Amino acid sequence: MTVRKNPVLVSDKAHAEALLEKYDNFLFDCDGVIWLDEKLIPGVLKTIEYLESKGKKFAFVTNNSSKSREAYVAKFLSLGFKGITRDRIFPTCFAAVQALQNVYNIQPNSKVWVLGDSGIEEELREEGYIPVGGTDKRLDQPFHPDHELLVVDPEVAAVIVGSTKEFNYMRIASTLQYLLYKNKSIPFIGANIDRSYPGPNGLILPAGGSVVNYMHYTADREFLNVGKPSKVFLDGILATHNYDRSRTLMVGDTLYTDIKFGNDGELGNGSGSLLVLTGGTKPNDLHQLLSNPHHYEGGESLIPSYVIESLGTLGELLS
Ligand SMILES: C[C@H](OP(=O)(O)O)C(=O)O
Ligand SMILES: [Mg+2]
Repeated sequence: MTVRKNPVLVSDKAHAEALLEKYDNFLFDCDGVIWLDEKLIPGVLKTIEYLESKGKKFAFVTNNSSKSREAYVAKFLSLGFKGITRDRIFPTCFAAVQALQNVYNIQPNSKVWVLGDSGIEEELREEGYIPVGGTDKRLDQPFHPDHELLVVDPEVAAVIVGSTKEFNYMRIASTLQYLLYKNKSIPFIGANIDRSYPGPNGLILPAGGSVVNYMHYTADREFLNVGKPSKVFLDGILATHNYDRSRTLMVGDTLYTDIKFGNDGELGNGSGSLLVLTGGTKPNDLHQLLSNPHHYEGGESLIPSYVIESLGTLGELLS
């Protein structure tokens, strides 16, 4: 077991320059690091432009499956980012489709039942799969036991569950039919395990992990988590861009997803995780973890290597 030291607080220029010296590649979480829903976190754009001017490489890794890579490109553009191409963006709707191919060997043209927003549907279509369920308007109707979508389509080969703002009884009930079908044998892919995510105005909002876990509970079956902290997800990202693991830093706001992802993935030779305090984790959460890590599932793997006030602070310290 790795014994982790307390995190280094990045609070002056020397600390910030040491980070720059140590890492060539930066993986940025999105909710709570880059933005709070539609609001950019102050200073983030400047920091990323600065890193880019120093020849640093970066990618965005989000457990939020509500948007496809294409839709995230548009979001980055609308927030003032320039030149963010889709190969730099790794949302879990994309990871879920990769799992269909690489883990379950499900062939294109297969139907896949979705409980989630359009991101999953768009990524599925792109790889030739046929999404069913998802944003189908018929699922907006009140529950009725004779509803046509409660009858299982035997051609459905897998179920993907992720973030959605359209969580209603028809969607839960129809998804359950697929999870129970054929003795619970249809693959069940969960886009993430996040309980909540930080929204604007200090709001904490339910995240996709709560949807996935609702289905896990009612169907009484396990799911494959394709999002952070999955090592398969990380290895795929590093391989896509040829990033050297030992020179890569994960920047995130959530201990049990982002920080664990960087730590379990041995980024930066075991010290490749940076926590920002602009999202779901507050200083008191960190103090509690440090005083008794074994009280937490994941224990010391949740302890970040570094902490900084915000990603914007990094740019301020450097410039
Ligand atoms: C919280 C998470 O998004 P991320 O922080 O990974 O961008 C999610 O929305 O489920
Ligand atoms: Mg986050």
